[in-house]
Amino acid sequence: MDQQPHRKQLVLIIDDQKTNLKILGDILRQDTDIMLAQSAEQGFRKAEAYQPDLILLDVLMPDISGFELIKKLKHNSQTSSIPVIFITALNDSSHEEQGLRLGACDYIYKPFHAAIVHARVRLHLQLARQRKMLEQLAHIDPLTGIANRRKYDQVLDQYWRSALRQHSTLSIVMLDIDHFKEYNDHYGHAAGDKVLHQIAHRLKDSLKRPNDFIARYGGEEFVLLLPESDDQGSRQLIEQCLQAVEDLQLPHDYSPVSNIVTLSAGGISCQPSLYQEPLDAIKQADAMLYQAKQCGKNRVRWLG
Ligand SMILES: Nc1nc2c(ncn2[C@@H]2O[C@H](COP(=O)(O)OP(=O)(O)OP(=O)(O)O)[C@@H](O)[C@H]2O)c(=O)[nH]1
Repeated sequence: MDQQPHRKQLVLIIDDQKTNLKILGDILRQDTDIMLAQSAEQGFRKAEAYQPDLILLDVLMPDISGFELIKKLKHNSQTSSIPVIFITALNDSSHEEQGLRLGACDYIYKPFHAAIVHARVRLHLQLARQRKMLEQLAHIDPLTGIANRRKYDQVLDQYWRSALRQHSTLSIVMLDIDHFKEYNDHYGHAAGDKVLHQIAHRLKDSLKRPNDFIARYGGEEFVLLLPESDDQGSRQLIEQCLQAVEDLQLPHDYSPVSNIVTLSAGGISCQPSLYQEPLDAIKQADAMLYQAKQCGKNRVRWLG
């Protein structure tokens, strides 16, 4: 979850008139971080790169109009959810209707009235913050605090497409706690929940790169996505993950494979192609996990 709820939010102001940029910047600077763009083109690039919390967008600009730019922003997955307020001198209800239909959340009219600019911007920033918090909550597994299956589906799609574009590898790993039913049966469900939480965090802390991703796949199963990681590197990392969980030394006197809680893992490194679905790769990783379980558990099985 976002651990910095009190950071200043970022507002991108896109207007071809320097004076407007200055006036709006001066009005808002005290409460927010400000980024300026003097053309639609530059504004679009900055929106994509910096993901501001709110965009103030002039309707009339010489290169591309604000109406055209908002269409572009709403069609781009990186920028589609950023709220946009139009800035306009056109005090005409048909324009306002058009802007709102294209996805703007509000209008601010020129000449600027500082108190109104403040109030509208504050309101939409507050809504943006609440929406982000809700989105984050919807993507977190409540028991372990790591990403849930829904988030995993999104990230898999994103990493798969990125690997396709860049012709790079993606490793997919499924991990499952060994004899967890016996654990629950003997130590109780609440103790089982605690183990799930500890393992989730130990695995998360064992990941090395910022884009390495972990989610609770369901029940006592976890999934890892490791972009740009080859067979050898991924497999090594997974061995380290299993070791890190063993190092927790969680007693499991009812496991036939060890006297502490252990994991089995199955994985593959693949280079996504147009002829392969992500689901095929998941099935292969799952088959590897099945093999690891069949071969005695507490081990890694890797395809290839
Ligand atoms: N405490 C707790 N247990 C869960 C949760 N989700 C699933 N489980 C338990 O995980 C256990 C999974 O049992 P099985 O699928 O038989 O797997 P296993 O006993 O680990 O056997 P192997 O995978 O073959 O080693 C069941 O007892 C589930 O109730 C949860 O959120 N909390």
